[in-house]
Amino acid sequence: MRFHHNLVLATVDALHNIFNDGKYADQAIQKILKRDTRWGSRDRGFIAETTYDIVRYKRLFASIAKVSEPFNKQDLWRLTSVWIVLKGHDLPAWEEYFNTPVRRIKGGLDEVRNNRKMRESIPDWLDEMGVEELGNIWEQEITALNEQAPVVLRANTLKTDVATLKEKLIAEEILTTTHERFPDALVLNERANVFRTKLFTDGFFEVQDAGSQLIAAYLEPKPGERIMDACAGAGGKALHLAAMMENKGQIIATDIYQSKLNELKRRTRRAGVHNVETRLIDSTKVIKKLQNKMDGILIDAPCSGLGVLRRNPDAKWKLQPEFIENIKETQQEILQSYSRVVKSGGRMVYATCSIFPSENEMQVEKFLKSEAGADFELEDSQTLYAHRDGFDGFFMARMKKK
Ligand SMILES: C[S@@+](CC[C@H](N)C(=O)[O-])C[C@H]1O[C@@H](n2cnc3c(N)ncnc32)[C@H](O)[C@@H]1O
Repeated sequence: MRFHHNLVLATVDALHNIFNDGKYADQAIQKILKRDTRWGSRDRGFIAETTYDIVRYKRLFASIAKVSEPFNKQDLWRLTSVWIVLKGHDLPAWEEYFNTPVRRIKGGLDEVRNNRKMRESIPDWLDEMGVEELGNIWEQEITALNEQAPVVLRANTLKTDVATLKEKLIAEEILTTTHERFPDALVLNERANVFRTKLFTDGFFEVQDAGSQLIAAYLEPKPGERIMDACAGAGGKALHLAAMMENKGQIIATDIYQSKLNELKRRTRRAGVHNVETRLIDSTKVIKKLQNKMDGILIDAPCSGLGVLRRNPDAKWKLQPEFIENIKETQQEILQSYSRVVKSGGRMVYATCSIFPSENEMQVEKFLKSEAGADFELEDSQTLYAHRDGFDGFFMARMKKK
């Protein structure tokens, strides 16, 4: 493989912004990619994937490179040299790589093979929490969560169907595979920048993990119903709910951030969705007004995000145990307050993109035992694991109000 100095330099700069300035990896990468309009899709892919890989394996690579935080520019170049060597490539003859101990780097990986925290590059506290929460499966799950996530599309059934979309993508030289368990999903055979296609700008599909596509469906929304999407964010699931409801009925999408709801609105226009109304949660009034009014509610709760580490590897370094403890309290508060909007006979789905029982089953159990939960019964629940199901990790539970 031939390396280009300006692309590795861009990677080093992106890493500097992520590790030293605390920027989110996706934002830092987006910003760096704007640097040179002459970069083609391969160049962009190289910068993005190399940066993500080094973020993912920060602890491992830093230990092999014998550098520690805060990283200076030379340290960051050393991290890139470890990446190149461990990928099995020859180091280019650039001055930044003079005197790189190639054999020591190769041996460094062997030394840590039996040390999970190092090999999988995770903070000590997270490894301990993972074992406590998941026991034996933690090892397989964290390994799977370090793999690169596939790109998955969700056909927007308001405008097309999976088979037609698949054909249209072939015309754009984008080959995809269908998946029996995920009826609206198309998994890209090879990574491609699908956001640049006209099919995307015309709203024929959304980019959405396959596991995530099960969540809106789990609520079993029907055309004409009144559904609340309580933690709607930028609307990934709200758009799916609308498509399943064939644009009929009403979806009330709420969040505590207006900026996210604005993005949701923008996405509804592209997707041809007409039945979503956004409401900012700035007091308890919004929920009070909707008491006992909804046929169904989706609570896609804020969480640790550990199930989607493959897409956000920097979360490993940004997450703190205190944050996870606090978010669990928020999850229970959200369940307690939003469950009131469900009418008798209605459904509630509680979902997270976490794989930890303390954010999932245990929250549902606690809710069902509480006063607010006394009228609800659990219908079904399931966890998707990256190592078992091949996509992101998710949890979903469906409850019914008596
Ligand atoms: C997992 S994200 C939602 C993702 C979104 N449903 C999607 O499919 O794209 C959780 C969301 O909950 C929102 N949130 C946090 N606390 C909330 C609260 N008390 N009420 C409503 N939304 C809240 C966050 O701002 C965040 O957008």
